[in-house]
Amino acid sequence: MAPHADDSNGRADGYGVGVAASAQDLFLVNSPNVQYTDDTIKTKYTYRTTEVTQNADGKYVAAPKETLYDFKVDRKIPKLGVMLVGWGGNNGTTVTAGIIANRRGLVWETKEGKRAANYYGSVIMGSTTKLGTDGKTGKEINIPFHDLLPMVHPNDLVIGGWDISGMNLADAMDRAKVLEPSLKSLVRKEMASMKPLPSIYYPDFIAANQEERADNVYPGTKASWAHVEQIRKDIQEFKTANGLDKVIVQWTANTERYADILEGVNDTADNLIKSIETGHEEVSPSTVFAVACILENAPFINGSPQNTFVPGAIQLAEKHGAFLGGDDFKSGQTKMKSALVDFLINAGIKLTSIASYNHLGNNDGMNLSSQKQFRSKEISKSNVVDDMVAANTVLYKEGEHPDHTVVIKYMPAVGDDKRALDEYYAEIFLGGHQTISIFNVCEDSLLASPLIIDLVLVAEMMTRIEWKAHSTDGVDAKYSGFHSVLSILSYMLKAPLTPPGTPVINALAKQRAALTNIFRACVGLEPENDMTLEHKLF
Ligand SMILES: NC(=O)c1ccc[n+]([C@@H]2O[C@H](COP(=O)([O-])OP(=O)(O)OC[C@H]3O[C@@H](n4cnc5c(N)ncnc54)[C@H](O)[C@@H]3O)[C@@H](O)[C@H]2O)c1
Ligand SMILES: O=P([O-])([O-])O[C@@H]1[C@@H](O)[C@H](O)[C@@H](O)[C@H](O)[C@@H]1O
Repeated sequence: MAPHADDSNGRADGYGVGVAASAQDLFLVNSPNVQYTDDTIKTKYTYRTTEVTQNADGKYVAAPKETLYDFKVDRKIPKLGVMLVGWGGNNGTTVTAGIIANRRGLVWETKEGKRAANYYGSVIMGSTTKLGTDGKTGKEINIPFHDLLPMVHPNDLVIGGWDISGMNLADAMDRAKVLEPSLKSLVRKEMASMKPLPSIYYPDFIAANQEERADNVYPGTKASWAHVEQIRKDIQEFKTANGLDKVIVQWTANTERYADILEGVNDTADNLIKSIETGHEEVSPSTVFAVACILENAPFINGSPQNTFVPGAIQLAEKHGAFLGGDDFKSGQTKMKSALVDFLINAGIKLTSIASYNHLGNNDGMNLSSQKQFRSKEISKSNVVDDMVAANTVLYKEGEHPDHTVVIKYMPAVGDDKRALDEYYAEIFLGGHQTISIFNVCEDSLLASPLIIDLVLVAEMMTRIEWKAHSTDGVDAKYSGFHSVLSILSYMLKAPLTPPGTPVINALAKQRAALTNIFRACVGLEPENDMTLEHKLF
């Protein structure tokens, strides 16, 4: 740890002006509510909200509410491993090549000239966040999002994983047809040395057209406890072999059909375990992976739309204090939708119809050409507007919502360069209409790969953040982690998983604000509110 100045004015509790900070920190917070030590950042945080009640006349009564929390951040950046389920797929090979290219600072030729490795499309590595305003000039000071908290750098990630296809990562990268040959040639040798572990394959859960690639599978075509134990062993061995402190597992394998939620089968943790032990047909490979990760205390993130996290899986995670995140990377068409619909509805424009077409020609598209797998995707792509519509009772009556259709067509010719065609149709002033038509060529894997990185970095950061209610009576409560379901990951996901009974927020701006302001709270900073009164009241 770099030497640091510690001028905390010798306060007994260590909180105070001018604090110990390490050279790695881009900034330090000068506050009586923030304490830096070599290992932790501790903050006393006042969470300010507005509580609304209704009086006898039915009138809303809004009252400011303050809740005091203590946050503690572990500053020690771990050696982190990422294990991808579906490692040999388009996303898996692309994100692996991307991290190698960034780690080695690669530059390669393209028809438009030289290109250098970057992390564009990653909110953590490619965007900035407002720290505050310059005390003298009033100028906004923005810092790289990655510097808000002591986060892992993606260049340091150790990558591994599983695939039902045994192809090495170099050949799988060729099969994916995502990257320029000039870049592939620079990473080929390293990628060729990478081979996915065998995986569990239950044919009924993914399209039959995937069978031909399933040459790297563990025995058994339905759930078994041996599968759970095998996956746990794989994680343990990966961790030991690479000298890792932690492992995060992410599903970027094919979209599965939905599993039926059945009482006595997957409705509780105990029933789910029993169902796996007895080989129940309704337990999917992704749920088996989730159970193994929960028991191994490896955060598990679902990048696909299926309902991996059946109630029993969530209950098991809560029981073990393990972290889950999902569902379905929000990469192109839906990310645009969650921003555009937020803008239109919050501008008082009455959206009445959304038509979303997808033409894609990659293996994902081939899997989604099967109705049951498409249905999983249709659900995650369709529900993304619900919260924004429900919040605007001026435009929409109870239960009223825009027509919304989602079509996905497998068009092999376009490969990974998915075409997203959208039409937004809205009512405007005095019976007018607005029609917005978008043609969006999304290079699917180049848009999804940075999200895989963001999900890993944020999920890992959350394993180093603890909280407790601030005690005012001297009785010190114990620190604990955030709820097992990491809804803070919502910005990267189409169908955000939230703790049972809590609301789902899909509006992109709100999701980013939640991520930003929770991280700000962990270093004792107020939420960003953009009021800039300092520029209005003078
Ligand atoms: N923009 C995007 O690419 C994007 C956005 C959102 C969601 N997704 C989802 O991410 C997933 C991966 O997308 P992709 O384009 O990489 O697909 P892909 O088909 O190229 O890769 C999926 C990989 O998973 C493997 N696989 C299937 N079942 C498996 C199992 N049980 N265990 C281990 N491996 C298994 C397949 O062999 C394949 O290599 C899909 O479910 C897709 O819907 C992708
Ligand atoms: O671009 P987006 O809507 O976020 O998400 C994509 C879909 O449009 C596409 O149909 C599907 O193949 C990809 O897996 C991804 O889900």
